[in-house]
Amino acid sequence: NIEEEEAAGYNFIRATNKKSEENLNKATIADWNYASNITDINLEISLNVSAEVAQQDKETWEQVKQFDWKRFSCANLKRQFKFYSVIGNAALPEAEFKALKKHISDMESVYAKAKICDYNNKTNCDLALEPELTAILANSRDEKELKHVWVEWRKALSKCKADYIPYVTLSNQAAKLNNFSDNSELWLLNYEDDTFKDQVQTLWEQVKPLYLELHAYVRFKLREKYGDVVPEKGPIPAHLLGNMWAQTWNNIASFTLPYPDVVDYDITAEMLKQNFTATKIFEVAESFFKSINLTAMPDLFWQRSILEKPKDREIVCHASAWDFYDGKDFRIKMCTDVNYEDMNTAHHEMGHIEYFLQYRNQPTPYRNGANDGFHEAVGDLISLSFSSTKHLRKIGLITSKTDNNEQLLNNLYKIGLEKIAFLPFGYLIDLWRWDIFAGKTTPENYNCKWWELREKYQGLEPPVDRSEEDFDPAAKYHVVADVPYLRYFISFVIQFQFHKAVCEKAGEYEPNNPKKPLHECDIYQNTDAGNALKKMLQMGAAKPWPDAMEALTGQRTMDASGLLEYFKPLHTWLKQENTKNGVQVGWEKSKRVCVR
Ligand SMILES: C=C(C[SeH])C(=O)N1CCC[C@H]1C(=O)O
Ligand SMILES: [Zn+2]
Repeated sequence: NIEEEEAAGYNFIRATNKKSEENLNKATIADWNYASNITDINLEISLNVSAEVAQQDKETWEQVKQFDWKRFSCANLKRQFKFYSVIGNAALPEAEFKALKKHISDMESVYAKAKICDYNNKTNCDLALEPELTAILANSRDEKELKHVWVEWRKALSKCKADYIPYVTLSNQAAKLNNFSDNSELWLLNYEDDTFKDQVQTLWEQVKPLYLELHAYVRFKLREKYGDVVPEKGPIPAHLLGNMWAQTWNNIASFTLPYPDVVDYDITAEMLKQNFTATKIFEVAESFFKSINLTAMPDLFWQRSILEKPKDREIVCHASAWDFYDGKDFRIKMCTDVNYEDMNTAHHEMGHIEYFLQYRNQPTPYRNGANDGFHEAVGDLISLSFSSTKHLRKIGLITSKTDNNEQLLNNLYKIGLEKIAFLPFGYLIDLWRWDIFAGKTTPENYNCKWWELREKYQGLEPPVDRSEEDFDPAAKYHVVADVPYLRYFISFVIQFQFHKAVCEKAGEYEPNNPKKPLHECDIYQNTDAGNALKKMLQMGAAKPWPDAMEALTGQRTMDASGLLEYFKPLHTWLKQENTKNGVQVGWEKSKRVCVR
C-alpha cells in the first residue's frame, strides 16, 4: 500500500542522496582537472567518469519510476523524488552522452586556447581573451584596433559551428528522453513556473525605457568621440562599448561621464597604487562576507582555488565557482586581473561559494540555488554595497573626504553602465537558443538571427557586415560551454529586490527619506542584514523559489521596482540630458548587412 511504499521511499532517497553526493564529488573532480589543465588525457578521464555517473543516474532513474511518488503525503520526500525524476543529458545512451560531452568540451577547448595577432604588431599572435583581448576592448580608444580584435576573435571561434549543430541535436534528444519537447524546457525547469517566460518578458518591458535612455545618451557620447562611425540614429557598433560582447559598458565611463569636470574615482588606479594582488582581491571580498556574519572561506578554498592564470598550461579562464559536494571542498577558478571589474567578479564568484556553504547540510538534491538566478545574484548583491562611494571610502579605495552630488551621480552612472546595459544582453542569449532548440532557427540562419536579436534588444550592430559563414554567438563562453544565460537576466533584476530588503533591514535605506536613498546603501558590518540573507541562502532549493524570495523580501514575485528605484536619479538625469541634446531615443534599422 501507499504508506509502506512511502516508507520504502524514505530509505531509497537516503541511500540515493549518499550515492549522488559521492558521484557528484567524483565527476566534479574530473571536470575540475580538465578545466584547470586542458589535455587529451584529462578530457578522456572526464568523459569516462561522467559517463559512469550518467549510467548510475539512469539506474536510479529506473528505480524512481517504480515508486508512485506523486501520491506520497510528505511534500519534502515528493520534492526529492521529483528532482531525481529528471536526469538531463544522462538520459542519453552512453555513446550519445559521451559524444555530447565531447562536443561541449572541444568547443570549450577552442575557446580557452584561441589566440589572435596584435593589431599593432603582426608578428605577435599570442593574444588570448584573458587578459590581453579583454584589456584591449576595455582600454583601447583606437576604433580600428577595436574592430580588428572584435573580428579576429570571432574568426577564431567560428569553427565551433561544426560542433554546435550536433550539440543541439543531442541536447534535444536528451530532453525528449526526459519527456520534454526540447532542451529549453529542461533549462526552464528550475524556475518551476510555466508562466516564467511571460514574467521575464514583463520584466524586460518594465526596464526597457530606462535602457533606451541610457543607449541614446551613450550613442551621443560615442559619436562625439568616434565621429561618423557611430550613426546618429542607428544602432551602436558593438566594438565600441568596452567589452568583447558589449554586455556591460562600464569601461567607457571615463569619457562619457555625466559630470566630466568633477574628480573621477579611478578605483583600478588606486588598487594598483596599493599593490593589490589577486589574493588580496579575494581577501577583501571575504572580509565583506564575514563582516555581515556569513562564512569565511574554508582552508581548502585557499589551498585549492586557482586565482591567477597559470603560465605552464592551458586552462578555462572564464571565472567559475565549484562545489565538490563533500561539505569541505569549495573552489574558485579565475584568471584574475588587478582591476575594479575583476574585484566585482571576485565578489560575484565568492557569492556562489557562500551559497554552497550555507546549504551544504541540505539533502543533495537541494544543494542548489532556489533557482539559477538566485545563485548569480548573491555576489552581485554584496557588490551593490561594495561599489557605493561610501563603502569604497570606508576601505580606502576612494581617498577624497566627501562626495558632491555630481560625483554621486557619476558613480550611479558607472553602475548603470554595468547593470542597465546588461539587461537586453542577459535576455537575448536564450531567446536565440530557445528558438534553436525549438527548431525555429536552423543552422542556415544561426548568425543572421543572432544579429537580428542583437539589433532588436540591444540596439547594436556589427562593426562590419556579417554572413552565415560567421558564427558570432560562439564568441560568448556560455554558448560554447552549454551554460544557460537567463539566470543572469533574472539575477540583475532580483539582486535589486534583495538589496532593497537587506538595506531596509540594515537601516541604510528608507523608502521616502531622501537622506537614505537606495543607491547609497552599504550593508557592510550589518549582521541583521547578513542574518536575513543567510536564512534565505540556507534554504537552497528545498522550497520553490517564491518561498525563498518571500523569506528575504516578503514578496513572492520578481519585480523590477527595486532596480528602477535604485536608478531613479540617473533615469531622470538621462531623460533631461537626452532632451537637451535633442537625441532621438531608440534606433533606426541598421545599414549593416547579414548575408544569408
Ligand atoms: C562571472 C561569471 C561566472 Se558565473 C559569468 O559568467 N557572468 C557574470 C555576469 C554575467 C556572466 C558573464 O560573464 O557573461
Ligand atoms: Zn555566477
